[in-house]
Order: sequence, then structure tokens, then C-alpha cells
Amino acid sequence: MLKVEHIGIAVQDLTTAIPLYEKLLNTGCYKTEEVTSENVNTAFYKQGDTKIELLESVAAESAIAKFIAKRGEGLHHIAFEVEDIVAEMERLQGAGFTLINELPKKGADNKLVCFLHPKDACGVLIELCQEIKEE
Ligand SMILES: CC[C@@H](C(=O)O)C(=O)SCCNC(=O)CCNC(=O)[C@H](O)C(C)(C)COP(=O)(O)OP(=O)(O)OC[C@H]1O[C@@H](n2cnc3c(N)ncnc32)[C@H](O)[C@@H]1OP(=O)(O)O
Ligand SMILES: [Co+2]
Repeated sequence: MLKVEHIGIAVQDLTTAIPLYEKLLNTGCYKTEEVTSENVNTAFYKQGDTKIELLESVAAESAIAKFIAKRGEGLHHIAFEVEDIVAEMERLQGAGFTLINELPKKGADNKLVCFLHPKDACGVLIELCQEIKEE
């Protein structure tokens, strides 16, 4: 793992959460992006070498909607940047972690991502992400 790439926070409503986090972090949100495969809208803030990712659900069946219904708003996942996501997925599966997606998928902010089930990481949902480099 190279570093903590971002921390994901599930929010009810980006319209309220974006200015609140701008006030908290004393910096502007540098990007918003809809990720249709995950049924979410996201907003990003840079914090030193890492990022905060706010996630708002856009569909009742999304992971974020289910999470908020069960647990309310709050810390949702930690994302680690990796050099080679396929190699890291193989390593972690071999070490007994459950991959939620068997193949890397397109995430936000130009990344390939894979999730590890929270039951294998002391109740914390883990995201692996690798930057997509232009050929
Ligand atoms: C924007 C794209 C991307 C990026 O580029 O950064 C993202 O970050 S997308 C983020 C949203 N997407 C995901 O979270 C995808 C991965 N998650 C899942 O596939 C599911 O949420 C899950 C983890 C497999 C759980 O789904 P499911 O089993 O269908 O839902 P339940 O609600 O029944 O949960 C089962 C169990 O797991 C607990 N849980 C759920 N989410 C989390 C979480 N984020 N952290 C910790 N624990 C979580 C949930 O509370 C249930 O526990 P029990 O009630 O004790 O059974
Ligand atoms: Co994320």
C-alpha cells in the first residue's frame, strides 16, 4: 500500500455537506463527480497528501443509501492507493480477505478500485485504488 488515498464519508445531502466540510477544512471542494456504477455523487477535498471523499446516494439500492439507513451518516471507508491493483487483490485474497468485486472497476477521480469486505478488517470497509495512467 502506498498511502491513504482518501477517506470516504457517507452523507445524506451534498448540498448541505459541501459547505459544511468547506468550513471545517477551510478549503474548497475541488471536484464533484457522479459515479453511476455506484449510484453516488461525490465531492472531493485535498488534505495534505490525502483526500476526503463525500458520498451522497442517488438510488435507494446503493451501498451508501443502505449504510445511512442502517447506521446514519458517517465514516464509510478507507481507501489505500496501490501500485498494481490486480497484484494487490491477488495478495489480499491469498491472505484470506474477501474481495467484494472480483475485477477492478472504474471509481471516481480517475481510479480503478476494488473493495474488501468490512467483516475481514475489524468492521472497516477497505477500498484499494490505482490511478489510471494515460497510455
Ligand atoms: C465513488 C466510487 C468509489 C471511489 O472511487 O472512491 C467509492 O468510494 S464507492 C463507495 C460506495 N460503494 C461501496 O461501498 C461498494 C462496496 N460496498 C458493498 O458492496 C456493500 O456495501 C457491502 C459492504 C458488501 C455491504 O453490502 P450488503 O451486504 O448488501 O449490505 P448490508 O447493509 O446488509 O451490510 C452487511 C453488513 O455490513 C455492514 N456494513 C455495510 N457497509 C459497511 C461499511 N461501509 N463499513 C462497515 N460495515 C459496513 C452492515 O452494517 C452489515 O452489518 P451487520 O448489520 O452487522 O450485518
Ligand atoms: Co472511495
